[in-house]
Amino acid sequence: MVVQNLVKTFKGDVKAIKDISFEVREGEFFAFLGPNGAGKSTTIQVLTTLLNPTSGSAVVSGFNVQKDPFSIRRKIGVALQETGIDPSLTGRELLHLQARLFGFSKSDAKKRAQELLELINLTDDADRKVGKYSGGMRRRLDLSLCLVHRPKILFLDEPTTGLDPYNRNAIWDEIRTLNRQFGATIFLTTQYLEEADQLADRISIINKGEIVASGTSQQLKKTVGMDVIELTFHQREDAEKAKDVLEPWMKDFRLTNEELTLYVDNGAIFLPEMVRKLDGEGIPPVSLNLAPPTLDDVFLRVTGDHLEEKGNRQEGVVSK
Ligand SMILES: Nc1ncnc2c1ncn2[C@@H]1O[C@H](COP(=O)(O)OP(=O)(O)OP(=O)(O)O)[C@@H](O)[C@H]1O
Repeated sequence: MVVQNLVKTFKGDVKAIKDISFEVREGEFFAFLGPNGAGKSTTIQVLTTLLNPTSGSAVVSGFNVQKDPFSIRRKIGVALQETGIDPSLTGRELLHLQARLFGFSKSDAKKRAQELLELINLTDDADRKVGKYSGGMRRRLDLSLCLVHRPKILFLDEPTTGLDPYNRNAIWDEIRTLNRQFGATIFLTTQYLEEADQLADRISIINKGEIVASGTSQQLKKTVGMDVIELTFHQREDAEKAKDVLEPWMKDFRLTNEELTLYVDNGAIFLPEMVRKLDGEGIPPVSLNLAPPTLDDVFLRVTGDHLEEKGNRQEGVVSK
């Protein structure tokens, strides 16, 4: 997949994608990470030939999205956020129907539906109406529907948004299997840091229509170039006081209720001195952790904002 200087502007001059370029290699697990409205779905819709770009080019599996959309459609599987699934059909019926639409004979369609039901662990519920499925079952079915014709490239638009941790993990397992065992190239969009971190070989972070950072999770975290110290106090007042006391040493901070996160150079060297200072002030922390940077720290550094919302947070860059 090769995307070059892609731009998509909607009516009313809404610039959903502003000149993005990236490549995804065959067999790679690639994640597009970004907050709501960043331009992730728009990018997927262009790559899957559902939307024409305003300018720039995108090539998928060797075919240009505008010149040869039908060749691309035969090669890809797509699970979008909004699907038009008929709730009055059963999971098995939908898979069967999808297989028939892809030209499978009746008996092959039946066989393929059964294989996929087994793959996504839906055999017990295969003959229930989809309208009665839970959110997690529905997402698993969405995933299986895009696999019917054995595509080698999968586009998954926020496949786990809104799911509980159990169902999220189940979907992660399925997607991992498709990538590792079947060698499928995966283009996944997500708002969840952990999802991109756990699954993807490579990540591009998108914000307000622009790619602001790209690389492996490790490479991205290295760009933060600072250590992160996480402190928890008995109460917020203590955390606020600690922030004031430690201000001369830190570069950035984040304060959420009774938790204080500090960004410092050479955390291991600073740590003993910090503990002595806090003790001296009568505000010893309840817990203390020297952590490597997270993708949220990466996002914070490149955009000045957090990717995942946390309530009641106070933060700032210490000006020096
Ligand atoms: N059909 C459309 N017409 C006008 N504006 C649109 C249209 N589709 C998307 N947008 C706008 O383009 C921007 C990017 O939207 P997009 O859906 O691509 O973001 P996203 O990263 O997928 O967000 P989410 O996580 O909420 O799905 C947003 O400002 C959105 O309001």
